[in-house]
Amino acid sequence: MEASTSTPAADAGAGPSTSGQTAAPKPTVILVIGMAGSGKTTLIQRINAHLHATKRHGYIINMDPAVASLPYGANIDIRDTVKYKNVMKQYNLGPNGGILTSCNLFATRFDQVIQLCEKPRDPPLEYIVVDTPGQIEIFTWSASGAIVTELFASSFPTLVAYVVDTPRVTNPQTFMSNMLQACSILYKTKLPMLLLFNKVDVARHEFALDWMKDFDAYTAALEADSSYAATLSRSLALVLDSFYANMRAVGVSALTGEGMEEMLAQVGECAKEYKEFYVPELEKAKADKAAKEQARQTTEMAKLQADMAKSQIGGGEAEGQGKVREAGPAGVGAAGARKMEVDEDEDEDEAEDEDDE
Ligand SMILES: Nc1nc2c(ncn2[C@@H]2O[C@H](COP(=O)(O)OP(=O)(O)OP(=O)(O)O)[C@@H](O)[C@H]2O)c(=O)[nH]1
Repeated sequence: MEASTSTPAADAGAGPSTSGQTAAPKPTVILVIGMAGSGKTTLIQRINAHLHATKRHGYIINMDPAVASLPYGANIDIRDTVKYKNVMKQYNLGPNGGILTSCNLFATRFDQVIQLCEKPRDPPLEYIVVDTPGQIEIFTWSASGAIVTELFASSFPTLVAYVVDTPRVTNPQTFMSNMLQACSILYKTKLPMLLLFNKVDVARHEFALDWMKDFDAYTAALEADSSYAATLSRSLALVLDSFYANMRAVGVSALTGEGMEEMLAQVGECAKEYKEFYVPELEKAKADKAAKEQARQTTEMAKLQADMAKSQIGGGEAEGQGKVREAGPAGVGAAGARKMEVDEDEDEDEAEDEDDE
């Protein structure tokens, strides 16, 4: 299929430049997150191939330091910056500690990654796709994951694509643990989320959509199971009702390429949602931070004045304390003002010399 180069996702990030001209649309960042083996890396390979085939411009970043080989050519690869095995040896860490520390080390340089992503290109990038470590918690519940997510989200329209291994979640309890994971990531990042039910070539995903829409359908699937875990899953399904309500979900197959266009259309919708909801939140957070800083400065100043009043320094003008004056007349710099002072002093000296004579 031939696709136009302007997509909803790309348009969502467009904005006026400081020069008044319309700036190039910003690419949409897709953070691909999912449990180990859900098919993240294979899916990114498929997305990459699909973008090439449809003449869209993508940029791929690998954030998994422990992956042995990649089936796609990454534009930025964490393994070029941090050698995970060396980190393990150097800090005497196990595999997970090694991955976590490597991600943390990489996060300290992430401003450089953002700069590379922001570099103007012709034609401009439309998508930045980010592969994350297989151990989901290493990215989602670590300092580095938070830094990377926030840096992306404050620079580009960003969404989380949560990959689900569809054949594995046909078990209602496994489904529940996946949904809880996705839900916690949604509330932590507050970014738009897209559920990608992968491997639909093996098991169709419609049952999962049913479970999300219909509580009775989900409880019916659990009916035969009277274990404590099943009872818990039933109760949790009620709690997740509001999570399911506005969730976007697409069935895809990294193997056959099914669902790629629908996925990109939903990515576009997520980018719009980012603009509509996340950007105002971001602006509000910035304004709150500035207001807090202003309040802190005011309190500090009041405290300083109170301390000075207590020690009777602030009552009148202290010796050597004068009014704050602007240096020199307009157009005369500090050096000029200094020169004027020197000249005046010289004049005074000359007058004194004359008096002496
Ligand atoms: N049938 C089928 N197999 C798939 C699909 N996507 C991935 N796989 C297989 O699932 C296995 C895991 O895929 P990966 O892409 O390595 O999964 P991952 O989530 O990146 O794995 P980690 O990095 O270990 O978390 C591989 O054997 C893939 O070939 C799919 O759409 N259909």
